[in-house]
Amino acid sequence: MASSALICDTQPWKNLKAHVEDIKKTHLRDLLSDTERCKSMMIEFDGIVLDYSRQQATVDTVDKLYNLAEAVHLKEKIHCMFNGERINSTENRSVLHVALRAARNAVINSDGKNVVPDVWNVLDKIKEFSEKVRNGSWVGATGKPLTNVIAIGIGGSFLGPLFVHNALQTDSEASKYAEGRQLRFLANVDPIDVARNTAGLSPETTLVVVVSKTFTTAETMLNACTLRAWISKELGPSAVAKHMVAVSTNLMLVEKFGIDPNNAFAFWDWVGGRYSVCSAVGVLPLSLQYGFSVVEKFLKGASSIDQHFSSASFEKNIPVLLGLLSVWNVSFLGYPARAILPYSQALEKFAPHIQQVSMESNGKGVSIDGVPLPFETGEIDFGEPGTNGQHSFYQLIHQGRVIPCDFIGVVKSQQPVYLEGEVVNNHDELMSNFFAQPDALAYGKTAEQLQNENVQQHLIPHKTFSGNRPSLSILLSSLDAYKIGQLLAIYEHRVAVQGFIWGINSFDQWGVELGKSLATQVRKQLNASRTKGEPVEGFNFSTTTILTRYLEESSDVLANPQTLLPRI
Ligand SMILES: O=P(O)(O)OC[C@H]1O[C@H](O)[C@H](O)[C@@H](O)[C@@H]1O
Repeated sequence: MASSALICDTQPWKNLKAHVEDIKKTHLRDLLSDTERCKSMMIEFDGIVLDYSRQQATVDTVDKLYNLAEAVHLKEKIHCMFNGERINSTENRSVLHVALRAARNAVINSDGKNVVPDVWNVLDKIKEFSEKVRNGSWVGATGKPLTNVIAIGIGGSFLGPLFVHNALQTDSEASKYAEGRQLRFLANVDPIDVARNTAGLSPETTLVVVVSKTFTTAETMLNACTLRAWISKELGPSAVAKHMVAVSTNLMLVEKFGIDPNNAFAFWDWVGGRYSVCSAVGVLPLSLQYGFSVVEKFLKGASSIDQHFSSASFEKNIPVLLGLLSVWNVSFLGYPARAILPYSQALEKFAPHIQQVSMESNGKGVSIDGVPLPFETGEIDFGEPGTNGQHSFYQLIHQGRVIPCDFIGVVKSQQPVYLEGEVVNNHDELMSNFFAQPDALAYGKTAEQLQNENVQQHLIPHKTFSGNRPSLSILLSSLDAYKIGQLLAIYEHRVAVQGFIWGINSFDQWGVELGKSLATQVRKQLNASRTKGEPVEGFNFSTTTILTRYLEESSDVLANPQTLLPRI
């Protein structure tokens, strides 16, 4: 396939389009009765089982998807990514988040330079710094140990670290290392988020980590200024040096902000924001909370999947299969959404993180060469841990729209509990649902079954489940730092596979720019109206009216703020 050709013009794509009719004729109920088929749709790697037998797919479908992968030279594309080629062409950057978790002796080149030693220099620096903070040899301005960390950052500089922190919180090993420490995340520019994240903390015992790839993101910079003022109000401006550190690719701006570059932890432009949790973005706050050794295990887990992804054949390759199946669901079966449903409360923030990784990567309208796409890319990702979601939005998934689901389960709970006298423990209870839901979706319940159960006639339509609703199940042997790293990398690479197949650039995000520049215009107007009383001008009727009302009604609140921080 020539680089500028669209995937939808290839024969493998057309073959899959033609194949849809065949698949729609077969109910999942029948597909699941074919044991040989099901056997071939269950693969395993390093403590992770993937069962995709509840996809609306046959062995033939999967073969056709492999042909699609061949048509886009998927193997070569993966190879180019791992070899530091500038596959993010609109930003002229390589995409090397895999280098962030490579072994110390690995060689991964970007522009002819091995980047792994730079990665490990920063990791070593994080290890040293986090140990000093944790063992009390780095103390605050008044000599007190810094037991609390507030990580300021948004988007990719927030969601990944938050997910991993949440997942580690109840891991028995990681939580031991976190005793007596707190890690909080300040993302939103909303002053409420500042209030909530500083509540109960004293600047004396708090270390603030400003995390921003660009060090220009408006929300993060304002929050950084606010917390700098919070520290300096109580401890004086000189305390900032002991209480604020930074993670960024832009060390010049870090210094300009007033943070000593020695206390800055670098990463590089070949790390996309949403792919940055394995850089200092995640490694620093997480090492401060759990110690570097725990975070190293997380990196090793991600690296195990990197090796699997780059070397396993497509038939055994978990991220490749997941990516191909998502393309099948979106582009051929026409399902626009995907639910991510971990049956583990520790994975509470997994769906929000993957939502960004996936939707910011693959929600694109043109090919990598700028050609408008005649098909949709990306999907609407959302999710909640089971069983909570079952009592919320599953109704729609069972009887309303068809939404392919990812069920993620864990064999060994992080926190097993057993009620005396009960045979089924609490984790078994949770997992009963993990096993039941995919079958409920696949098989449904027919009117005939309901009649046999003597259900009242008028209720039969309401109690009928059409079934034939696709899902896949991922079973993890446990949920420790290593497994969390694996899970992260599986989803990162799945998203890349989808982008490679669709022929888009999954590594840029121009779609977030327009709103940002319009906000600048509004900010200017607010400033002019508040300081010089200038009327609202240059906006449409709707914005002018509502903005004017906002200015009028907020003037008294702003005249008497709850907290006034010094400008420093
Ligand atoms: O890390 P930063 O430069 O502060 O960027 C934070 C976030 O903001 C941007 O708008 C992008 O949409 C995200 O991909 C990015 O992660």
